[in-house]
Amino acid sequence: MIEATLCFPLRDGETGADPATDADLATDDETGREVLLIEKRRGLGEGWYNGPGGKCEPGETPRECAIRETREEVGLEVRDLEKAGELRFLLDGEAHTFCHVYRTRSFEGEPTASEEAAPEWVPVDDVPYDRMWDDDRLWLPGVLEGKTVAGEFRFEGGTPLDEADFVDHEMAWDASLEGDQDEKRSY
Ligand SMILES: COc1nc(N)nc2c1ncn2[C@H]1C[C@H](O)[C@@H](COP(=O)(O)OP(=O)(O)OP(=O)(O)O)O1
Repeated sequence: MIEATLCFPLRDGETGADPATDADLATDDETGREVLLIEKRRGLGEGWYNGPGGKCEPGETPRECAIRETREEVGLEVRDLEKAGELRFLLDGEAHTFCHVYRTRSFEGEPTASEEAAPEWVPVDDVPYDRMWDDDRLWLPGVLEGKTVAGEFRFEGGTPLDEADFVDHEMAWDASLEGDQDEKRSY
């Protein structure tokens, strides 16, 4: 089974309003948060949006993998990753990928495109689920709200995984994730 990671950097977004003239109109609703997504340029999920991430290398912890992949794909140095999910993807009844999901508000640098990924800050209320893996609309909204998820997602139709059909799933929120005792932060 492949062990992989996803990392979702979060920041406070722009209001879109001119603070000099529209200050009295600004509300909390207008100060939306944003998540850094990538448009995958090659490999599994090519052409779809996802978080930065990829396969773990031998000897590497998932957390180290998420940090490395985010650096390689978009040039961002992420820190203080909070474990947000553990997702098991099955293809035709066989374990295919175990994916560790992280989020963070702590990072340095400006997202920059690479051969593998084109980064984009997206309002958390406007995530393009119609251009993502079918399972994402089930678990990513909760992860972006600060919840913790454990899930199993079943695909059928043969390899590659990104051409198979998503058939069903089981999911538990506020799951305690193995091997991750990080302090919870407020998102
Ligand atoms: C099945 O549903 C999935 N949903 C989501 N959101 N993400 C998924 C799903 N299945 C796999 N993934 C993620 C896990 C990884 O982050 C990437 C795939 O990474 P890739 O195979 O491209 O791994 P890399 O190490 O970056 O690639 P190279 O071998 O080209 O270096 O998708």
